[in-house]
Amino acid sequence: MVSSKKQRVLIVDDIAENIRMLIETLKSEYATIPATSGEIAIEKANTDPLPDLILLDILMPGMDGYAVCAALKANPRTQDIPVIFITAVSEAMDEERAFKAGAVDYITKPFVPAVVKARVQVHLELKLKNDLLQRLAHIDGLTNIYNRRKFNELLDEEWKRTQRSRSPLALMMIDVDYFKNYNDFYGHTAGDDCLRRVARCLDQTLQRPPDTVARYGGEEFVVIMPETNGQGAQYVAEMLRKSIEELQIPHEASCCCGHVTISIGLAVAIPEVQIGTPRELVDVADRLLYEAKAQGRNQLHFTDLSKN
Ligand SMILES: Nc1nc2c(ncn2[C@@H]2O[C@H](COP(=O)(O)OP(=O)(O)OP(=O)(O)O)[C@@H](O)[C@H]2O)c(=O)[nH]1
Repeated sequence: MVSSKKQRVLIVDDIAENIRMLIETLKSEYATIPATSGEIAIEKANTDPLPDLILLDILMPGMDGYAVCAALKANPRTQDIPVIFITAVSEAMDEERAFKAGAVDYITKPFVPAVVKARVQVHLELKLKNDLLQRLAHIDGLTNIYNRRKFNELLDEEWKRTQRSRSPLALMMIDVDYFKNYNDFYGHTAGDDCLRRVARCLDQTLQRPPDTVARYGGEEFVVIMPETNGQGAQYVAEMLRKSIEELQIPHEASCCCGHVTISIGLAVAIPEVQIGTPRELVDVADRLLYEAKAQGRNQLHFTDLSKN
């Protein structure tokens, strides 16, 4: 999947002829994106999808290459994009400064196309491998959604962001009802299949890009919804519960329904105002999930601390 798309190379140079030559050299194998100034480069580096590599001229009017590189490295979204500096041999190249700024390599002008291509290829192959490692570290192997490690990272990021903006953060703990009975009745392979369907359904039902579902462990899932008030979060939680019911996955061994259902604990709070740590928010949602289970399952239990 990753390799079927052309990798994207952002080429930054204030001289159009240099950009043209680099595009000519690379366009048969890579998607190229031109930028004629440091300011434009920062903008184009932050698009979706992100570039896989940046060729960055050092000497440019306005923001020079070092300043652009520093800005890219300061932004969590763009900090992992490899940067190769481009410099004329006549300009005294400060190699140490280039690597300290975060570059992975540098190329001197005038270009030798075969060398440019070879260096770009090496760094793009490394990038593919790094992306794959990142993916393996963050994606749950069974369900293909984020795993608990990634969830913890996202929760910490969103916690800080919503704390700064003083906006509510909603967190749901979700658990499949009577799932032990499901495994016992239908077998573990069918159980795995059921978890995959539940995960896909939760993921597809969430509409807003920052809303994220992850597998918390076993048959337990977690959803974070930044900048979402109690009413909105309650609406989404109810939609998730219904969407799982509507899958109508038969569950003859369930003690509450003839099909697979979920219970949800939902907590909404403004970080640091009503709740002191991300862990506490998880604990509140977990207690509510426990209540939902105790009171019959296939239901949502909810608290909006941001209203207090
Ligand atoms: N098939 C499959 N089963 C799993 C996986 N992870 C956890 N389970 C099973 O999920 C079941 C969870 O059971 P319990 O924690 O007792 O909860 P429950 O049966 O869902 O009951 P309630 O949560 O109270 O409704 C256990 O039987 C685990 O073995 C998995 O990856 N695949």
